Amino acid sequence: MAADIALYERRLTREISARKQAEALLEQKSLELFAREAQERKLAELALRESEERYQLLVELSPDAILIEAGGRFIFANAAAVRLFRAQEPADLLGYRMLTLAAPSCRADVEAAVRDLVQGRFCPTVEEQAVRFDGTIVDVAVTRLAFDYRNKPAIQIVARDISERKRLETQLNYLATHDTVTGLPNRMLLMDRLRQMIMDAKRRHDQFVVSFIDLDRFKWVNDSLGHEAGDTLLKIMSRRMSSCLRESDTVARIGGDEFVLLTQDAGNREQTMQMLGRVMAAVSMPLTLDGHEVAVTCSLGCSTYPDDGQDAEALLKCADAAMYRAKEMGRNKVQIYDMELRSQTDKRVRLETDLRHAVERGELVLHYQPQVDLQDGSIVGVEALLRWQHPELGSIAPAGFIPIAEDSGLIVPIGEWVIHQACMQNKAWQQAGLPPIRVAVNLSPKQLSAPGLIDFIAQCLSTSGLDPSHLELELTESASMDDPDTIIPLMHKLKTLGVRLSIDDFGTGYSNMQYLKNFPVDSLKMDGSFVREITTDSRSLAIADAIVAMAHRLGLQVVAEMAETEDQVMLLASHGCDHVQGYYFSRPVGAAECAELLHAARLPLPEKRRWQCTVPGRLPVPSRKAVKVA
Ligand SMILES: Nc1nc2c(ncn2[C@@H]2O[C@H](COP(=O)(O)O[C@H]3[C@@H](O)[C@H](n4cnc5c(=O)[nH]c(N)nc54)O[C@@H]3COP(=O)(O)O)[C@@H](O)[C@H]2O)c(=O)[nH]1
Repeated sequence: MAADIALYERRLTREISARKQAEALLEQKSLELFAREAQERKLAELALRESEERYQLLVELSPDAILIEAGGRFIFANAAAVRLFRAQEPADLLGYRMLTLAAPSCRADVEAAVRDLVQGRFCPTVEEQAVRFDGTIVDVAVTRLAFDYRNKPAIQIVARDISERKRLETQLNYLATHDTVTGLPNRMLLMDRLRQMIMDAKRRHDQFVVSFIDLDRFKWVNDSLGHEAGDTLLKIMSRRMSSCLRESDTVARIGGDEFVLLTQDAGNREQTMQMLGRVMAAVSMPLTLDGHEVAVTCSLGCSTYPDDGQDAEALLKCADAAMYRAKEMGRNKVQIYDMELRSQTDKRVRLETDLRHAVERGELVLHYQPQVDLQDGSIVGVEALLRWQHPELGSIAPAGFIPIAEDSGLIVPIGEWVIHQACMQNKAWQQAGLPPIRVAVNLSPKQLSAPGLIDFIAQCLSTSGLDPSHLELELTESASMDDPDTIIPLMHKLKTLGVRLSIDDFGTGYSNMQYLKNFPVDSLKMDGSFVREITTDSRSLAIADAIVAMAHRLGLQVVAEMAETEDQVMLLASHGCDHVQGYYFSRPVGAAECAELLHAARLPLPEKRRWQCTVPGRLPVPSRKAVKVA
């Protein structure tokens, strides 16, 4: 029993000691935990304080205005807000309502945005206008966010000053929609207004007039008095036209010397005609430019909505067609779009539609006209001339469809077909054993500005296997001179392909000799108008003579076109012209017939070979008396 008690006491003592140890350990751990918690709390408080300070610093330093509205009043504003509203200090803004500082035109939107936020909806950033303390208006991009601020619902407003961006936008928009010389609306704004007028007129069952105006002697002013005088003239004309119209009407400048007027007609045709008469009279009043008295007239064509067209493009096309008719009638005229013009336009629209399918339907063919060397009658080349075999209208000459192809842009795919076909045909003649010659292809201005021309020609030469020196590209003189800064680099690129280049219709396009010197061309094609008169008009002969002399001095060959008679050919030869093309030798013929001519290799020269060459490369010039050939 005593042993049991002793055992029990020992166990109790052990247990008490263990418990004490446990309690001591627990206390120690509790103390450690408490200390750690206290430390962590301290760190968290520190972090929070730091974060708040950081946030406050960010808000203070933010370049955007930051304001907090609670209970319908601003309770906080940062320094940027003070700057934005042109206040003195943040306190100036406190107490104001968001709505009070919004521009009147934006207040409804601000109210709607606040309602959305209160109902828990997200509000995207919006562009608004705010009123500054000095009463001026500022453009701002505003973001609003609902949050709890010191346990109260609040709205944080971040506003960025976008007035500089808006100013630039307005400036760019003005530049994109106005002509820089006259300040008038340009084509883009005109089309916008025209479409708007159509919508209004449709709704109100109204009509209005579109007038197309072309100044008759603008090119002359530009060429003879210079571009500055040309610009002054345009400014004066735009002011004169505007002064004849009402505020609500539009005068636009859509091209060099092309203006368009949009005027309400209200069914009173007589009034409209009187107004157009006033415009013409105002334009034709004499003016002084650079000390020269100048009188410029205009040709005016007009169309009416809704009779002549339902859309902007149709109305402009009709007015343009009428203007061309006015020009044909002798300038300084008004032409109203009428039934006759309508049937012409319809025909043109039909041709354009058919022309779109002409290549794929195989309706285009090339004819070839020989170019003959005047020394020995050999055929040195042929010019490829396009013909359209229309299924119903029969063969159409280029004059009947090239202008349509030009206007519609179809000239680019059609021209590509011509280049490809001419290369393939020339190579086929060579493979058939015919003497190698060059084939000349006409390039229109639109083709010259189309991207990918160089690559396309290179591809045609490689597909056909034609030596580049057997392809000649004819560029018209006017196209070359219109934009020489673009054309000269293009010509150089074409020359790197190894092809020949010639200037077509030479003598008609006001050549600038400075540019001509820099054109990397091989020959000049003397315009047919000189050739036609060479035997009857000594001035035409003088020009032909000068063209030949100048070309030779520049190391270029001369091809005279449209030579029809023996006398013309003889005279051209005696004046040193190198090659001649024209009905005298052959009309343009199909590929098979041309092969026969090439087979013969030479065409007979005129019998009377009075002009027989005595000096190689330069033929003797006859006396002026020989001009009137019997
Ligand atoms: N961009 C392209 N333009 C082309 C292409 N094919 C032709 N054209 C252009 O059309 C113009 C008219 O061509 P066409 O009706 O074929 O007239 C040519 C000859 O047939 C004609 N000619 C030739 N010899 C005489 C003649 O002795 N008398 C006379 N009255 N007419 C004659 O002259 C035209 C040749 O012109 P040119 O090109 O200036 O050498 C034509 O001018 C081309 O511009 C084409 O594929 N693409």
